[in-house]
Amino acid sequence: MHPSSPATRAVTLEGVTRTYDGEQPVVALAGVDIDFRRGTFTAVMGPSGSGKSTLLHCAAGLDRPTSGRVRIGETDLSSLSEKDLTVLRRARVGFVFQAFNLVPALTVEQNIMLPSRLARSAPDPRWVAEVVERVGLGARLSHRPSELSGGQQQRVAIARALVSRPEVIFCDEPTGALDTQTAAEVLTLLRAVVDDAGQTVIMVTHDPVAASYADRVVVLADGRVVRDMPQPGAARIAEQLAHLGRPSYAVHGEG
Ligand SMILES: Nc1ncnc2c1ncn2[C@@H]1O[C@H](COP(=O)(O)OP(=O)(O)OP(=O)(O)O)[C@@H](O)[C@H]1O
Repeated sequence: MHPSSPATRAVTLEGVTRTYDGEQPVVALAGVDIDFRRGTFTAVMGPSGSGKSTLLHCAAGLDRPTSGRVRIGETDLSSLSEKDLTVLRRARVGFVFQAFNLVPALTVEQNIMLPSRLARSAPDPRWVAEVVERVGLGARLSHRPSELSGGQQQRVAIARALVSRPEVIFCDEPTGALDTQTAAEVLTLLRAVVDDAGQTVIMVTHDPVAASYADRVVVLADGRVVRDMPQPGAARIAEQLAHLGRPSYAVHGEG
């Protein structure tokens, strides 16, 4: 990877540690230095407990590091109050989770528009129409989430994340609840929002096939980055993860 200039960095972590106090203190992140360039799709992988979710939460301003610095664009998150952090998350960051996190009582359209309503912003209607078109939900706008398939619900969540034109979209196991075919559709959509809309996507996943849609695969172990691979392909990802002592990462359906 070429070092990126500040202007091209969507997210930067410098010396980020996160420890949890308690009877047995846990070091979830043990000094992570990494940056994510604008317009790229990165998969974050690693064994259970290696710090993936903690990394995502610190990078997205959902959690504060114990030490070190996180920047979204040029903004140092440690300089922000809780209130300003909330404003930043609403305006500049999008989230897609395994469980979709849609509001059951709201229609598809209302769910998509909810973050803008909370941020009291009015997105350009042409952009909203384009997002709806891009995720293929034009005919479903008045439906409730319970009337949609899992893949359609995840597409609503992606549209909801896109509508405020966030600088970066964080995804935590976005295909974890989907079958293989539906997962492929959702990953193709994420790939397209990076390629066509220049979005930045950072996705935690356990699945080497999902990670193979990314431009870059970063592997964590014990709170540190232990691999950083450009476009490795599912077989190489599975091989590298197996080296970390997790043979259960075998890629199904690949020779
Ligand atoms: N609130 C907490 N209190 C104490 N320890 C925590 C807390 N949250 C996470 N941890 C610990 O921090 C470490 C990293 O957790 P994290 O959830 O980031 O891992 P992960 O790689 O996302 O795991 P998984 O793949 O199982 O979701 C783990 O050892 C976990 O037990």
